[in-house]
Amino acid sequence: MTPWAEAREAARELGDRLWPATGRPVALDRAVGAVLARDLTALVGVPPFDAAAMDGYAVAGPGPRWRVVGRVLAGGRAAEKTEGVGRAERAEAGGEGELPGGGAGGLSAADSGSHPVPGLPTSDPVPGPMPDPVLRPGEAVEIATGAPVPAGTDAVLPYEHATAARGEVAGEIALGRHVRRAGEDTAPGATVLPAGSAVTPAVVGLAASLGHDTLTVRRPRIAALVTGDEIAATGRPGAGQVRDAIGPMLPALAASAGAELTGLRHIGDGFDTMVEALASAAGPVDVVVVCGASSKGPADHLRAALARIGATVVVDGVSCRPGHPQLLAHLGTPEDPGTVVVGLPGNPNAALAAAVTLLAPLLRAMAGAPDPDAALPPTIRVKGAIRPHAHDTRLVAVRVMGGQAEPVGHDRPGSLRGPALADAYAVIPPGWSGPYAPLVWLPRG
Ligand SMILES: Nc1nc2c(c(=O)[nH]1)N[C@H]1C(S)=C(S)[C@@H](COP(=O)(O)OP(=O)(O)OC[C@H]3O[C@@H](n4cnc5c(N)ncnc54)[C@H](O)[C@@H]3O)O[C@H]1N2
Ligand code: MOO
Repeated sequence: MTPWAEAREAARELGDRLWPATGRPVALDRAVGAVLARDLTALVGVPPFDAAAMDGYAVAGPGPRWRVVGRVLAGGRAAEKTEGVGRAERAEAGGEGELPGGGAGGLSAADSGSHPVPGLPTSDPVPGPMPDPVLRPGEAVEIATGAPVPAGTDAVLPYEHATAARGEVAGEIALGRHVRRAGEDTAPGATVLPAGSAVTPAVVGLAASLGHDTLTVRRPRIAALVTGDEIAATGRPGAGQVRDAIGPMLPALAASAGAELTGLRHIGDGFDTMVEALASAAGPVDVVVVCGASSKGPADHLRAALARIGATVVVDGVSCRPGHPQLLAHLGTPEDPGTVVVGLPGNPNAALAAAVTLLAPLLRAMAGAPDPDAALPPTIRVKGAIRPHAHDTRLVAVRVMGGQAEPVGHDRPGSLRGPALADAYAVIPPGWSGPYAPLVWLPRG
């Protein structure tokens, strides 16, 4: 029997050794909350091309007047100017007036003399990337924020600072102003976040802007075997049957520790069944959770089956109540531990206690997930009388209110009623005389 705190430490230590195996690509919308297994690098630069930062005119040459020769929309849609010189002329009351800088005037919108930029289409807007137009000194194209600026662009003149009329636009520019240069925020190939970073919504958005569809995150995969001839998977249990109360907890228990339950199988009692189920579950996952069969009864084959398949048992029972028959083993070598097996006792509250003791610390270490208990004070006052166990740590379901913990009762090994009412387990060491004890939060999902 391993002491409770030591057992948790052993689980964490094993998880730390195993995490490199847990990196896997996950779709962006499922990656939030996980931790990056690899550095995040830019598949494309940001911006990916030279782009306008303002709606207005891309201009070539110092100005202060330019001939408007076309229009470019975001996405590279290029449109020949078909009416007037664009929005500035329509928006500005003075659009009909003389252009600053001694505008020539005289040209009507219809005969503005605009000519196609080389490569720019001359008919209606066409979809697709802009076919590499070049702006010559003295020319301008009307441009939308985010649209690729033509080669030769010296600046973008925002509508607000432009006066446009008769096919021309005028204004003051500073060289390079309002043009976002390709890669000026992030160069292609740059590392933008190190492995170990938490994936937040902003990280997911950033990854998308860098061209990623998936992120490689630390997300251990778990398969569960729920054992027992008497266990009913659904509905009201029949005579002599017990409804499975552990399987339904496992997806959330896994997720709250940064892992994913990928399969759950109900199996009957039987040594051969256990050996076959362990061997076939282990292949594709990082962790196999076995519920029940952990004790000393005639149908409790977990330890014998592990011995048969050559597993190494790391924690063989934990001196805590409930949950003492729980177990931690692995199927590989000390250098390469391979798939881990966690045995949760069949009594549901014992299974939950074991999940908090061995499973969650193991998974959090594998997933790089934070320990929710880290923010707790070292101990908290426990109200009421609790009888300590003679030699085991007791895990007592408590509600936490006003900085104190109050036992909720109903927390026998076979009952989840207490934990369902509770926020945490108070960790009561053998020989405890109160009133202060550490807490461990119950997973909340
Ligand atoms: N001679 C001894 N007997 C037992 C000991 C012991 O030290 N010596 N320990 C007891 C403790 S403590 C626990 S906890 C249980 C652990 O038993 P197992 O892990 O072998 O589980 P089972 O025997 O299959 O079942 C025990 C109990 O739990 C019910 N059960 C099982 N699975 C589920 C499930 N998925 N959902 C709901 N209930 C479940 C099962 O019907 C039994 O009532 O061993 C004690 N015995
Ligand atoms: O300790 Mo068992 O694990 O209490 O029901």
